[in-house]
Amino acid sequence: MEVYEDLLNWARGQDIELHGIEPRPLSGRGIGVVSTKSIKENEVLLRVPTSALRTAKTVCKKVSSKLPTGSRVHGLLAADIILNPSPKYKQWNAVMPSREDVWASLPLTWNRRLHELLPRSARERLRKQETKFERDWTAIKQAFPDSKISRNDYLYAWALVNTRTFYYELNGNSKLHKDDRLALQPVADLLNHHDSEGCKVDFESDDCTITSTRAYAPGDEVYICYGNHGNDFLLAEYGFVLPQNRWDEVCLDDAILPKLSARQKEQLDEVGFLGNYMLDSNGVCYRTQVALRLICLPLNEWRRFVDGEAGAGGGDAERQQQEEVDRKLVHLLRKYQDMIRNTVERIKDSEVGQPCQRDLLCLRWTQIQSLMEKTIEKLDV
Ligand SMILES: C[S@@+](CC[C@H](N)C(=O)[O-])C[C@H]1O[C@@H](n2cnc3c(N)ncnc32)[C@H](O)[C@@H]1O
Repeated sequence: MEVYEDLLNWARGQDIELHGIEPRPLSGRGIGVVSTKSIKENEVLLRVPTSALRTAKTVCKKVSSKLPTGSRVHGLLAADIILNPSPKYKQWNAVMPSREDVWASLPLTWNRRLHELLPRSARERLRKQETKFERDWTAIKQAFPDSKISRNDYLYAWALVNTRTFYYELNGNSKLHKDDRLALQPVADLLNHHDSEGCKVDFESDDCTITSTRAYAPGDEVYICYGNHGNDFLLAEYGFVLPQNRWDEVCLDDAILPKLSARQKEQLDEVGFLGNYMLDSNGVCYRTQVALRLICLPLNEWRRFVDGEAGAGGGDAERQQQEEVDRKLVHLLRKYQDMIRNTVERIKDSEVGQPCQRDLLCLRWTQIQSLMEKTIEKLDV
């Protein structure tokens, strides 16, 4: 297709090298990168010179000079995209997802009534994003009071930066705030995410290289890994979930916190174990074990567990306590599953937002249900 050819011609002009890969539209994933030949492990597939990156340093002076000193690079890059539509980036911009695509998938752009129907971890991430976005948008309005840029124009650019920047660590930028070591990277920003078979990404002072970590047959999709993220994170930050995700986890706070008295919450807070109760494919985390023990064991037994003394006596007593804790967990998970079923019904009955947004929400809740079901089966109490 013409846009891809234009992008590749433009990329060559920027000294970007592609070896045995090309961008291609892929069902349900926008554009992705596929191999055009057999590739072996440890081959450099893409080289992007540092000069082709968009960073805080490349933001047009007319834009950056008006924004407060100390503005974060995320806000600056978004401002540059929307306020400095330089022809320099025409071919790159032409392959960015459309506003409709971004609006369909990214919760930050959804109707707020749908936000309430997100799982807790995704909702909490979203709150943080909203705070950052509002801070950046306020700065733009103040710096460019006469600009015709609307909130949604800026939100679109901000969302592109959110979903497409690379985090990079170099000697030259080690003094920068962690949030400012971000760069937009042409062609590399077309690589989709995989939880376990991503290519190696290396930033050096001259370039960034993407190297295969396994063999590929022609036509295989080539991925990178955006990080060890669960699906709530991916949903909130990138607008998609993986069908299988080894890093997936569920926050059980909505199942456990309501079962704690005010006094029990204080006690957990005193020892640093209030909230953030997580479940993954290996079971519940230690924090959850602590909270469940407070609910179902005598206080002195709970204290022994928190102080690391439980187990000294060993044997049957320990096993019985663990069984009691597991029974409690299964009971709470079942109750939480009922709540989830209600949430899914509410989403299905709702006409808020777009059908694809509601489908994505339902899919996520279904994944959570199945992770909990597997845990219940494993506990077998
Ligand atoms: C860095 S871009 C990757 C290129 C993107 N697919 C495009 O069309 O430009 C990140 C976005 O790609 C999509 N994406 C990445 N990995 C995905 C995956 N495994 N499944 C579905 N969508 C994915 C999400 O929309 C995400 O916000």
